[in-house]
Amino acid sequence: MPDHVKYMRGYHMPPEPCFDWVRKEYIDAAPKWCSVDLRDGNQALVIPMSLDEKLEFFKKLVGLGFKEIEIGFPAASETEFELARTLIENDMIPEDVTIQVLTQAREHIIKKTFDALEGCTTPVIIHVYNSTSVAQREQVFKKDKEQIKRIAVEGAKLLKELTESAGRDNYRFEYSPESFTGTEPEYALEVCNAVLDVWQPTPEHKAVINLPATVEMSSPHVYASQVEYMSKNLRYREAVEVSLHPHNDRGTGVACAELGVLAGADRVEGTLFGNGERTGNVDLVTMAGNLFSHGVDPLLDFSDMPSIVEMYERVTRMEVNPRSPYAGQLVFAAFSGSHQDAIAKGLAWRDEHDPEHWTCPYLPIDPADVGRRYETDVIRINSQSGKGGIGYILEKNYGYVLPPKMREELSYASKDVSDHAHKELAPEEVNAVFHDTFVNHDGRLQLLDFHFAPASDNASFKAFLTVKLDGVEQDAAGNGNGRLDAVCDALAKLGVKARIATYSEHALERGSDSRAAAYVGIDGADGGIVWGAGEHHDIITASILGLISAVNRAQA
Ligand SMILES: CC(=O)SCCNC(=O)CCNC(=O)[C@H](O)C(C)(C)COP(=O)(O)OP(=O)(O)OC[C@H]1O[C@@H](n2cnc3c(N)ncnc32)[C@H](O)[C@@H]1OP(=O)(O)O
Ligand SMILES: CC(C)C(=O)C(=O)O
Ligand SMILES: [Mg+2]
Repeated sequence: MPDHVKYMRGYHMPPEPCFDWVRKEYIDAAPKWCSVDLRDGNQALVIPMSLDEKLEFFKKLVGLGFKEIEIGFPAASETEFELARTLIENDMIPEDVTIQVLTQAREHIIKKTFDALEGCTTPVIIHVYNSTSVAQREQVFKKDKEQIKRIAVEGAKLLKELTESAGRDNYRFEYSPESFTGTEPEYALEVCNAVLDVWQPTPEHKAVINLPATVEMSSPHVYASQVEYMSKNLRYREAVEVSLHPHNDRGTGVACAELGVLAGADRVEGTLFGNGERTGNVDLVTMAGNLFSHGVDPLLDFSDMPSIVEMYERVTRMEVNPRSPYAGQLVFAAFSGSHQDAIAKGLAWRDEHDPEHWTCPYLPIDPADVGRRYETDVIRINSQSGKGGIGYILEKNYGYVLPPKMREELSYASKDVSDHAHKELAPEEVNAVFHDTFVNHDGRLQLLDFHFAPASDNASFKAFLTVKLDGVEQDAAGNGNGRLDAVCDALAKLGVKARIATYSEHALERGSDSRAAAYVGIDGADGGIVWGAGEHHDIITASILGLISAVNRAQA
């Protein structure tokens, strides 16, 4: 019997059709975000974060703009408890930031949680949970539906009593029917409504009902329907924030969160880069980036992604995947020729036609908006690259504006180097290939000296050259309409034939001491063009050196 037959779909559809979310095309405003990095993310680490690491992470989250941060499970360990105490005793919680703490619905755990919060004057969400799924009821708790509901209700009552007896109006409550995605929606609704009946939330003092995909068990549209059902049928709806807490077991955590928001959720709990149990929690960097890329303010600041990645990797000892949306090392990189060509043209088109908007092919957002650099992060060169990319790299890094046909030839030369060395070429290596192949190229002919004089008609030039040809120093003179024509004529007197097919030049830097580059194409024996480039402070010298490079390459 094949192995797959032991698996079954373990989710439950709502008892009524809940597909209104299908008609909503996009999310038009950011949900409330709650970071659970310091709790759900932390509980999934091989080595949970130390107090100092958690404090650094907390400060970073505040800096990124998170207004709700689950700081931990204070009853779990001394470090978790100490984090709450340190933040509270050192007044480290900004007034507009709500800390959240997680507790099981067990008396001693709840009491310990309240101890951890002693003296906190800033807003707090106390988050209580118990499992409600069929599997957990049967296998773990061995309790029926009523008994499981009682755990939730007793926990909710204790939260309310302890809060009231301590006179804490800065505390709000959150309830999670843990393993919601394996729970019959109508039963999850019954439990949540029973908890809300205890708390009696008001629009001024809202409760949070969090709907965790503790284990992601279905395609995202099923989760969206479950969320819509809850959102439509919860009591006190005006006084409830419906929150999502997707995990990523099927790799669709972000899709669940996005469809869940379309289905009526107000809030999303998740982590940076999707750290969390097993395959992780929903990745808030991706979800916020997706909003941003649609022109919606995500209300989170990811403008310095490299520093966020650096901190995250250091304190969690996890790695951000190079393909992680908006953040990975390679997510803006284009190696392949046609992509590079389109990006280079798209960027130029934007500069000229519509600098206000971002429509560049292949780049869903402007890499600069997340602190990435075009010069190093976007166009990258290997054996898959083409002339557009090569041209871009040389222009942006070194100022060379090669004629298109010359770019093409350089791209084949670079491809070859990359292919044989089996590696990426850094911009300086591309520059080296350019110089080795085309610039001031040695060969049979070497320029030793030159000067020009006007011809007798005053409309053309006379060139006087001293060159070394095959190791022998020789002088030659020639006439031409332009200086380079006159040089060609002089070379012809020495038996070196060169007919200029194309020529361009430009300054490489501004200022009086600037260098210039000249690109010279001469007719090749096979009917094609042979290219050479010259580089010198003096533009005429650069041009002659370019011509001599081309001649040497043609005769090599
Ligand atoms: C999906 C999630 O991420 S949920 C959060 C998970 N995170 C964590 O568990 C990390 C922190 N947890 C811990 O450090 C520990 O579990 C503690 C300190 C909270 C509790 O420790 P212990 O009491 O030793 O162990 P444990 O958590 O295994 O307790 C299991 C018991 O609590 C019950 N229980 C578990 N969760 C809950 C809950 N949410 N509400 C009520 N009872 C619960 C179990 O049924 C079991 O009962 P039993 O003793 O009658 O068999
Ligand atoms: C505690 C709950 C919300 C949780 O982390 C989960 O169900 O994944
Ligand atoms: Mg979780």
